[in-house]
Formats: sequence, C-alpha cells, structure tokens
Amino acid sequence: MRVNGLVRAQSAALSSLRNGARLGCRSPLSASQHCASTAALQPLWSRDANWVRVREVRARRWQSGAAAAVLEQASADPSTLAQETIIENLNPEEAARLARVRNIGIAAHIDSGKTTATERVLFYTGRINSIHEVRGKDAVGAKMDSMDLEREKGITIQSAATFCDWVKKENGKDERYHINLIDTPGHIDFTIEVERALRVLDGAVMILCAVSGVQSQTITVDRQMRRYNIPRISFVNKMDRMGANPWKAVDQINQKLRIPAAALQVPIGREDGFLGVVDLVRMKAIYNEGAKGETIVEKDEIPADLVELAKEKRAKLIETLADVDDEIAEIFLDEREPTIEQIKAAIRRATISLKFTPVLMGSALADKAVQPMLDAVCDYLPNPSEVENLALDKKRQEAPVKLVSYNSLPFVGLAFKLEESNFGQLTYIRVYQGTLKKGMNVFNARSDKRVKIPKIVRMHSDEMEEVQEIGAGEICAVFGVDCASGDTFTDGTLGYTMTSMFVPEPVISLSIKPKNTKDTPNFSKAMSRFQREDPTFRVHVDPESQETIISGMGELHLDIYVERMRREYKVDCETGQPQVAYRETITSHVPFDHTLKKQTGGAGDFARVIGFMEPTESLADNKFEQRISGGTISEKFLFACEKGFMASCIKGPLLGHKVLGTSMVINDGATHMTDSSEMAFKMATQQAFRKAFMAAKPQVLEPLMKTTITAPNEFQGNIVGLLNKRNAVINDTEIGPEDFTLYADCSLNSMFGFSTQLRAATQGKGEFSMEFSHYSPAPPQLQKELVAKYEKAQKDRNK
Ligand SMILES: Nc1nc2c(ncn2[C@@H]2O[C@H](COP(=O)(O)OP(=O)(O)OP(=O)(O)O)[C@@H](O)[C@H]2O)c(=O)[nH]1
Repeated sequence: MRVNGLVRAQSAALSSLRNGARLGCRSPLSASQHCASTAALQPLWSRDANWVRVREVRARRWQSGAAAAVLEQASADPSTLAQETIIENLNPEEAARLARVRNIGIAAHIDSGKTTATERVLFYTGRINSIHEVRGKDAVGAKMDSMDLEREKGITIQSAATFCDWVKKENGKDERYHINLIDTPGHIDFTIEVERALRVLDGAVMILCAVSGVQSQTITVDRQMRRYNIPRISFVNKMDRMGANPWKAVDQINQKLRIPAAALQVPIGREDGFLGVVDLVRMKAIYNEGAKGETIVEKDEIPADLVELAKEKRAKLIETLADVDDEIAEIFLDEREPTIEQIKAAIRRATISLKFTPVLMGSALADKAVQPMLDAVCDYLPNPSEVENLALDKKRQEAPVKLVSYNSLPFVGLAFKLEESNFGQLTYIRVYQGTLKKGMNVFNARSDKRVKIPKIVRMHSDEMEEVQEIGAGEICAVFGVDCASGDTFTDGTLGYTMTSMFVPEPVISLSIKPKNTKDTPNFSKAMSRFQREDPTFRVHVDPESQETIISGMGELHLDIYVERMRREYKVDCETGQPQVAYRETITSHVPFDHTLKKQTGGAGDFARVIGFMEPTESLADNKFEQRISGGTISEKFLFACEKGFMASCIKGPLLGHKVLGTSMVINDGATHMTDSSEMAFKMATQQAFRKAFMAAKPQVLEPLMKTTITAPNEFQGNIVGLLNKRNAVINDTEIGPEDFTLYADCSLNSMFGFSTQLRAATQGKGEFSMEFSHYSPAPPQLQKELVAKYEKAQKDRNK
C-alpha cells in the first residue's frame, strides 16, 4: 500500500513538474494547454471547509518534496537539461544585474490610456523633460506615438520601444531598476504588434478603464498574454472619470478573465476628487504633489473614512493570496497576520507563476498614483532570469534547451520586429543569452548566413542611443542586418532556433494602384517595405488582371498603409472595394490524365501528366507529390510541374482566391523527344489542376471570426437578435451585475456594417472586437452568388 502511494505521489509530482515547465515555457505550442490549465484555476478556499484546505496544503508540500527529487534526477540527464548546471553557477554580480532588469509591455483595450501612462513613466523616470498629451492642445503628441499619423488620429499604430531607469525606495534605500518598455496599440487591426511584443517580454501591465472595466479588447489581450505565458499586473486607469469604480474592474478580472485578482490599493477620493491611494500592503496613504505629480508624499495616517474599507480590502487581498499561495495559506489557517515581506513575496510568487494578478489604480491623465505602479513592476514582475525561455537544438534532434540570461554564455537572440529608418533597416532583437557586441559576426539560424553587426542602438521611441554591446535579458535594435521577422541569431557555435510568434491570417483584401504611373517605383518600394515589416500585411499580383492586391487584418489596417504611402512615399493610390479574403478547397478525390499537345508548324509543345487530386488532412497548406517510376517524366520537368501547381494555388479556379487544403499527386505521364519543355509541363499541370479541381466538388471557405461583444444587460435581446440575423453561432454568454459578454463565431462577410448597427442597438454603449478564428465552408447560397459574380466579371473582362 505504502509503495503504491509513493509511486502515485511521485507520478503526480512528475506531472506537476511537467505542467510547471509548460507554464513557464515561451512557446506558442503550449498556449492551448496553458489556457486549459489557467481556466482550471478556481479559488480553492472556503471558510467552511478549512480542513480540506489544510489537507491540500500538506499534500502539496509533500509532493513538492518528491518533485525536488525528480528534478534532481532529471538534471543528471544532460540531454534534456544541459544548462541547468550553469544556472547554479550564476555569479552573484550577474544575478544582481539581472535582478534589476524588467522587460515589460503595456497592453489594453483601445483608448484605456496606455500611451498616456507611458508618457508619465518616461517623465517620472527622467527620460523626457515635459509631458505631452495624446490629442493634446499643444499638438505635440505623446513621445511614444512618434508617427504623424498616430499623433493626428490619437491612436497607436506601431508598438514603440523605450527604456528608462526607475529608482525605487526600499527600506529607506534607493534601488535602481532598468526597465525596457514597449507600448502597444489597442486596436485589433494592429494585433501583430501586441503579439510580437508579448513574444519577447517577461511581464506586462494590463491597463483597464475605471469606468468600463474589462472590455472586449481586454479579453483579446488576455488571450495573447496567456498564449505567451506573460505574468501581469493590472492598472485601473482613469480613476478621475465620472463613474469610476475600481471594484467592478477587480470583479471582472476575476470573473471574465478567470484570473484570481485582488486590489493592492483603495482610492482616496473619486472622480474629480481623486487624490491618491492607500497602499494595502504597508497601510500607508500615498499622494502626488507638484505640478505634474512628480513628488510622492507618503503618510502613515489613512483618511478616517477609509480605515474600515482599507482593512476589509486588505483582508480580501490576503484571502485571495491564500487561495493561490501555500505559505500565505498556512499563515491564514493559523490565524496569524502575515508580515509586509511575506505578503510581497507571496504576490510576487503568485504573479510570476501566473496564478494571480495584483490590481493597482490611478489616473495617468491627472498624474496620480503612476509611481506606485512602477514600484509594482519592480516588485512583482519577473526579471529575465526568472522566466523560462526555451530554444530547440538542431544538433540534438530539436531537443528543447533552456536559455540562460548569462552574459558570458554563447549568444542567442530573436529578431522580433523590423522597421525601415532613415539610416536603413532597423532590426529589434531580444538577447536571451550571451552578449551582442558591435562588430561581432552572428549566424542566422534560418538562412545559415553569417552577418556582421555594424551598429547597436537602444531605442527611445523614434530616437536612438548607440551602444557598444547589449547583455543577456535586454532588448536592442541593430542596423544593417538582413533578416525576416522571427529569425533566431546565434554566435555560430550553437544550433539553436526559437519558435516565432503567432501570425494571424489576413482577412480583408483590396486592389490598389498608383494614380500616376510615374510613381510605380516608389509604390513598389513601399509595398516591399511594409511587407517586410508587418507579417500580417501581404501583397500579391493577380496573374489575370495584373492588379496588385493587398491583404490585412481589417479596413483600418489597410487604410493606414494607403495613407502612409501618400505621406511617406508621396504616392497617391486608387483602391478597389474591400473584399473578404475567401479561400477555395476541394472535397473529393479525382483522378486526372491530361495531355497538352500543340503543333504549329515547327517545334510543338507536348506534355502529359497523370495522377490524382484530393483534399489534405488539414486546411493548413497545399501539397505536391511526385510518385513517378521508370522516368516517364524527368526531374527537370517534374520541377516545372510543381511550379505549375504552386501557381495554380495562388488563384483558385472557382473564385480567383487562394487555394487551401489541396493535394496533387503525379504518378505517370509522357514526354516527347523534341516537343517537351519545362513550360509545356508547367502549363499541362495548370490545365490538369483546373479540370480536376472543378470536378472535385470545390468549396468556398470563408473566414470565421472569434467575436466578443460587451454591453449593458438591458441590450442583450437586441444583440442576440442582431447576431441571429447574421447566422452567428453564440458559444457562451456571461452575465455580470451590470453588463454581459457574449462570445460568438461570426463570418466576416456578415460583419460588414456591424459596428454602426451595434451602436444603434445599444445607444452607443456596446462594443465588440473580432479576431480571425479559422476558415469554414461558406453557405451554399453564398457560394452560388460569389461564383456567379466571379464568372460574370471574367466574361466582362474578356469581352
Ligand atoms: N479622464 C482620463 N482620461 C485619460 C486618462 N488616461 C488617458 N486618458 C485619455 O484617454 C484617451 C486615450 O488615451 P491613450 O493614452 O491614447 O490611450 P491608448 O490606450 O494608448 O490608446 P490606443 O493605443 O490608441 O489604443 C486620451 O484622450 C487620453 O487623454 C485618465 O487617467 N483619465
């Protein structure tokens, strides 16, 4: 009995160890698993069932002892944890340097105040001398919105990186922290900017509006943070606004985002009278003084009318921590009062292990309580050595290896963003391991090319500061490195690659051309630059109409590029109507035997291809295969066949949209001694493709969008009505005390004009966000209409 119990406990420990490794792992592959595990994070606590909790805590403690033994065993196997030993040998100086580094992002729903808060952070840390507002009267604009377009529209379009040093007071001593910070856009059309920032950051500040709480885009940002296992602190901004209610935001983080959350502060005053916050950990009142709130005044005395509330919310904080942290759970069970250090350590542990988010509050615009948020970044978000980053070792069958943020190890970095600047291409790199030095040769793991690093800079929005080297765990930008977004660089001794970020599929496309043909060279230059910089912006030329088609994440996304073309390249463009990016596929197996034969006087054209077409297992890609035996078609001609197949997939026979999920196998054929050529085989394959495709029950696929709608409860009926008209599938509805959130799958085609109708149906109080989910067969009626329209356009063109 005892032996069995031990085995069971050890296997539980092993599995918890594996889960733990997954939670910390920065790989998009682990995202769904992680979502599942965090969804299961339900509060364990119940006052009436203390004994259950005691047993659980004891069992967990016992298991962690067993887990330590397993870890010891695992670290003895160098094939899996080769670098574990290095971590143990981290020298104290290196550890002290890393302990003071934070790489963080600011992400939130549109207009929650990300850029306004970042402006305060830069001001209070001394990076800028004065504060300028988004859409401010002085028309200067915030530092991080450096593009003219961003300043005019008052929205962030590109993420911007900066760095600053924050001096935190700790027990009367000054502690200097180095913070690399990325401000991201809120609008879903620029979601790739959030994806790539989160891919390389160690922690995030999730900003919420004190009036609106969790909004539709907050839910998308939450999903993205989970995808990359990002620990976060939450900041409830706009406490100066009428109707501000931080407790609603805290409840919604718990209920809608399902992550245990508790406030670390209570507000002193509200709305116009918002003066500062009470720090619940240290039980002190914090006020801002000075013209821009630059002086922090701490008082031991809490305003009398807030003493009871502060006690209640502090108890709530400790209770929530007891649910997610064993040490606090024990103290709680023993009915002892945890010390400040114990509470802070528990918040840190629980935040980093993704079990909890501490909630702070303030008003960036009114210059209140931003500094305590910066303190919380230092106190509760991880330093680079506390985050597990994995690479795959190509030299050892892609075995995962842990990267260690240690300056003297071989260099490994990830290029996460490209940007054209006046001085050439700028590549943003996160250094995961080793040191990147000016003049050093690095290897691109994808292309196997060696490149020299001519110049390294630290970015401060659109300004830069040249440096000679960048250590492990830091973010920088380099010049003169030709690569793609998501490439891994090493020093050449390691065969490591890192997984890249998640790139959503473009869903909207439109035709575009310069108004003046003399602008064509600039037009092409702009297109290739935008494409290189933004993986969600794609360009292709329609082989028949010769029109240039651009595709992206939404109308705003494409509009911005058209506008940037005008401003930055002086090219005025004509654009067609935005169209949904449909896809085409086949649904059955069809054999083909096609001969191309032309005899026009001299040498003719001859090619015969035999084989079959069928749907692939998943819609992910198309597949070409040759199974020729006896050399009936030579290698050279088979290569031409493959090219023909690829060309056919770009423009499907049904609608002229891209083909997905289609496989073509050529297993026989014939060649003519003199008349066969590569061109003949390419054309024969294209003709065979067309015929077989049309015979294989072709199907139009339409993009389905994961849609999140939030609105006050009284409008629920109206919204369900709107969605029913659009044949949407409602997956879930969550009803809160005031408003509800509805999750649905909607076809993109049916969502044109939805924002206007939603505004009308909810007196402007409803909002929604959409994200591409997957391709799904279009309804037969829609397919019929689309095909008829395409055929008519073809006929008109050929007249
Ligand atoms: N009342 C009030 N308004 C604020 C506060 N913070 C920001 N705002 C206003 O909210 C609007 C949006 O602020 P931004 O900082 O651009 O918000 P954002 O989240 O960066 O916006 P996007 O990046 O475009 O999504 C601006 O008009 C700000 O002045 C605040 O604390 N209180």
